[in-house]
Amino acid sequence: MSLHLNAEPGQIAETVLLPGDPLRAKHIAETFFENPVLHNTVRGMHGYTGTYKGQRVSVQGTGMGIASSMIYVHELITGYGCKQLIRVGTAGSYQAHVHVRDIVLAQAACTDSNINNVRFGHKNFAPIADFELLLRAYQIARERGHTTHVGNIMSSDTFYQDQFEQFQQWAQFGVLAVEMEAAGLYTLAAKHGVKALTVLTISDHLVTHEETTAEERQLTFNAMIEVALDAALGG
Ligand SMILES: O=P(O)(O)O[C@H]1O[C@H](CO)[C@@H](O)[C@H]1O
Ligand SMILES: O=c1cc[nH]c(=O)[nH]1
Repeated sequence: MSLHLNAEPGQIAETVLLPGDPLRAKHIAETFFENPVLHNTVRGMHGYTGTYKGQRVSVQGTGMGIASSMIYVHELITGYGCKQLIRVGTAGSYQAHVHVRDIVLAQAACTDSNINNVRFGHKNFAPIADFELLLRAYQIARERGHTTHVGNIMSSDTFYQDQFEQFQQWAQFGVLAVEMEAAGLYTLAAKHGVKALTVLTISDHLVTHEETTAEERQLTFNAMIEVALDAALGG
């Protein structure tokens, strides 16, 4: 047990998928896991453990933003010994060639959060993905014919920005998309010597304002989950 997770010791698998939305955790467990068991109910932030192709795996909602998600990542690593943490989330595209429904694998994550300014005394730390997880996810996604981009993303503390156009500077420097958690996940993975990856589906577009239907998003989302599970569990 930890402050925000009421799973029993040993109840959470070493590999954990991390969606922001706790109802997405429920969907993942019910759709992809064999024999899912609900292991967390604190704050309604659902977490489940089951098996996928015979291997133990968990999924835990993290809430939105670096602040919330780092609480769960910290407790999963230090309280339950989790070793592979894969965020599965939605993102807004910064680039005309990165379309809605595409998959983005976050090789690294910039941030406007202050977490690492505080930690490293205003020197920069570059939060990066685990290379082997990234490579496996890329190979699997390409084999399955999913349009997949690998590169830098932005983990922002704010969803609604006062100066919307500021994203263009990040876009000019090649940043592919914006979400709100990866930089915190990659920082804690580095601190504790565990593996992390962020797999994203583009849900909206800051340049072209493209949109998808809920049904389309669900289908593409399921593709992303299977890429994440097979990359983590060697499928
Ligand atoms: O779809 P999830 O995983 O929640 O991720 C994205 O969606 C939320 C914002 O709507 C933020 O958490 C952002 O990172
Ligand atoms: O953080 C996010 C997630 C999806 N789309 C966005 O524009 N931002």
